[in-house]
Amino acid sequence: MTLKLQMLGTGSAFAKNYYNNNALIQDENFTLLIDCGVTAPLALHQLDKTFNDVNALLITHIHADHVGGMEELAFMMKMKFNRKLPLYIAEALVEPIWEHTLKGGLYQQGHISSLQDVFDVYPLKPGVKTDISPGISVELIPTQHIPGKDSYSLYLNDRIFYSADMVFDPQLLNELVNERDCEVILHECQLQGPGEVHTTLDELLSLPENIQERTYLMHYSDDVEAFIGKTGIMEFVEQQRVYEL
Ligand SMILES: O=c1ccn([C@@H]2O[C@@H]3COP(=O)(O)O[C@H]3[C@H]2O)c(=O)[nH]1
Ligand SMILES: [Zn+2]
Ligand SMILES: [Zn+2]
Repeated sequence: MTLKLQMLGTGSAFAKNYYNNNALIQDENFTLLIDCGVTAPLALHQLDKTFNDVNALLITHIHADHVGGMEELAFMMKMKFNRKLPLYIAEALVEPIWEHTLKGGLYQQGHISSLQDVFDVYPLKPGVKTDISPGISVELIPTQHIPGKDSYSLYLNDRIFYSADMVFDPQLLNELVNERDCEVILHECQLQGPGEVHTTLDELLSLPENIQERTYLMHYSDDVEAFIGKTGIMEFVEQQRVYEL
């Protein structure tokens, strides 16, 4: 079964010409939002959508370009749409996302005192495949990003790899393609400078051709146009465009 992918944004954390790297994944009757950054409410609005058009939220890690829109989402769902959205998130992030990110804005005495008061929380175990809808499954793959910060890339429907922010991991990409029949790789891409906490374009260009041919680049900076034609056989994902995967 094919899935539809529409990126709300394809920008890096500090991009200004592109919205945050957040995605809508759709099967026939279900829309999953992957990450909900600061720009997600406006990016959805630009597509004539609201959070009420989303059936569930899946979070990769706690950085503002991935979770900064969750306070607005939670308030909108509670106050305007009167329902809780299912939230799929690694079990290790359940407590930190409430205590360190959301509690300050969402807490209301007698009304909201936990993550479960505003979301239907589904804690995910890394390495365990979970059905989110009849047509969408996810397995979390822990990947390295910032030392001491848990970050999880996604393996969707046993065939689509969606990188969280991560440092280059060629061994993982090799294993996914050559041993797990991965068909599509949506990978974050830092265009310039040393990777440090991200994967660089130069690193991705060092991958074997059979990996590059299925790799699409996202989470890029505002200078992306200078790199068109310099990505080998890999293509940039365009925000708002609908792709069939
Ligand atoms: O050790 C660090 C920590 C952070 N940063 C920047 O902060 C950003 C946070 O969001 P991001 O993960 O999309 O991208 C990160 C980088 O741009 C960095 O360059 N080095
Ligand atoms: Zn990011
Ligand atoms: Zn990050």
